[in-house]
Amino acid sequence: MTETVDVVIIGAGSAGLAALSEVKKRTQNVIIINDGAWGTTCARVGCMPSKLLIEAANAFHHRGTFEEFGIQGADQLTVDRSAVLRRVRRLRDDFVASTLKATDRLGERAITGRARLLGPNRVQVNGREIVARQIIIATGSRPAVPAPWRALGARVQTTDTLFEQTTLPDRMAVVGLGPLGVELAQAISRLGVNVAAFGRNPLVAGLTDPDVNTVALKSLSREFAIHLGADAELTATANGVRVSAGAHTVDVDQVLVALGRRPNIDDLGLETLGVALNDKGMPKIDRTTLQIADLPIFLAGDANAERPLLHEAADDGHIAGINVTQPTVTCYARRTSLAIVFAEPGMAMVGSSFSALDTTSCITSAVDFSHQGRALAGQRNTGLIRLYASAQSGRLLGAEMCAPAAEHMAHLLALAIDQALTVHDMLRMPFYHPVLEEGLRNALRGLAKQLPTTAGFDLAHCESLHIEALE
Ligand SMILES: Cc1cc2nc3c(=O)[nH]c(=O)nc-3n(C[C@H](O)[C@H](O)[C@H](O)COP(=O)(O)OP(=O)(O)OC[C@H]3O[C@@H](n4cnc5c(N)ncnc54)[C@H](O)[C@@H]3O)c2cc1C
Ligand SMILES: NC(=O)c1ccc[n+]([C@@H]2O[C@H](COP(=O)([O-])OP(=O)(O)OC[C@H]3O[C@@H](n4cnc5c(N)ncnc54)[C@H](O)[C@@H]3O)[C@@H](O)[C@H]2O)c1
Repeated sequence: MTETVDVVIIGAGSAGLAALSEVKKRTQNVIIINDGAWGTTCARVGCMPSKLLIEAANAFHHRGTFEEFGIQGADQLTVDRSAVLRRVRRLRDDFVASTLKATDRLGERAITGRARLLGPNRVQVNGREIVARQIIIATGSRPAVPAPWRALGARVQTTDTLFEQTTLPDRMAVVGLGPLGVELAQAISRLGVNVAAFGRNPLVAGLTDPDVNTVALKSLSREFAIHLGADAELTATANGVRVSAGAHTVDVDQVLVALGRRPNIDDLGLETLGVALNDKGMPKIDRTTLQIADLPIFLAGDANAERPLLHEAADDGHIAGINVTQPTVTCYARRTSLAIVFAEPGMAMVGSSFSALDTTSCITSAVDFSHQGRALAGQRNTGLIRLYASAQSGRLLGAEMCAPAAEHMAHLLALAIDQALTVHDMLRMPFYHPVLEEGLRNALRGLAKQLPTTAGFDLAHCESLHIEALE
């Protein structure tokens, strides 16, 4: 006999768990199905283990600044890569355990198995059929690995396997220099691995502003070799892998493949829904509701490939979770776009990217951190922030950066853009001294100079003193 439930959630990642939290406020008649290990991509193999590795790598790398500060003996320091990975897994396990609490009391309502749709209200799992009034698909994404590369076995790593290794080899290639490739290439290089990185695109880390990209590349290539502009090819050697791209060939022990992630929508039965699918098998969704057409089905998180980031996946889950339990579907405004790459200097994109700007109606300004007072004090004086604003309204539109404290600058700018602040509004705010944000203020002043003076009393038009020690 087939059972009927109010809601089936397919996928127990960040989106699925956020959806579950909303659904449970309104009905307990819910089933959540997860294929493979529970614990979410973020906590198990994504955001959290990668940041644990990066923190260790940065701590070791900073020994290079000690002598300049007057601290001796840094050349005696060594890193134990096995110990680094053991700590990554120990803390990772705690993060995973914290996510399991969300489902551990569900009993039979939490099913381990691969779900497949049989139609708009029908789900099959482990040979059992469930009829659902509403369905949320939150199946996430997986690393893209070209089929022939899989034959290279453990010589080819992805983020699904990297953190499980007992140690890191001495020579690694990183193929793909999006956010993930950049973060991990720098981290493993800082842990003493000889890294060669390969990217197809001349722009790295998801950046679209060529000036910021130039600064990022200059900074990263001081630490490891970067080869851009050609697709990498891999062939097995006696002890490892040969990576060839254009004129460059490198022999390494292992390759970390970071070519992007594919949404887990294949083999899901989306063709049974009777809606058009694009050439990637993806149905059209409304990003403000997450609904597929007018069906009782919602597609949330990385699975919809819209903005594959943790905070967006969680928002998607909340929206879908609320919408499946209400009589009518509600549209939700989405947040200002924000993406951060945890390299040093940090890289970030906020609001409109450079590539999406209408250059005929916007003004731009930049600040270089080479001589910024506080950055110099901390030996962090590398970086560039580029700001974009509307020439007509003076509203801040977006920013891209490769700069010290980028993760914090980016949040500040995201708050400003979200609140529709103008450049003058921002320059009315206090800036303490000496802080890195004084650099940001100089970029805002550069925009203010290009805008008409505002009426009334304010300090928005005060200019830089051009004295390093004072700003
Ligand atoms: C190395 C790395 C670092 C990252 N760093 C950051 C970061 O710093 N900041 C940030 O914002 N984002 C980061 N991300 C992205 C972020 O982790 C993802 O956007 C987020 O985890 C997606 O959550 P989700 O719920 O959509 O998918 P997931 O957490 O992947 O959950 C999907 C679940 O569905 C299951 N599933 C799949 N198919 C089926 C099926 N047919 N039936 C049942 N279950 C199924 C999967 O097994 C999985 O458990 C990173 C990602 C990676 C890989
Ligand atoms: N800090 C963060 O917020 C963070 C960190 C990591 C990942 N993520 C998320 O995870 C997702 C996946 O990240 P990603 O960096 O793996 O994917 P991505 O799609 O952003 O980047 C993949 C890169 O690989 C390159 N590439 C593709 N095929 C290639 C080939 N054959 N040879 C050389 N280069 C090739 C592409 O040009 C691209 O630059 C991103 O969409 C991002 O949102 C976020």
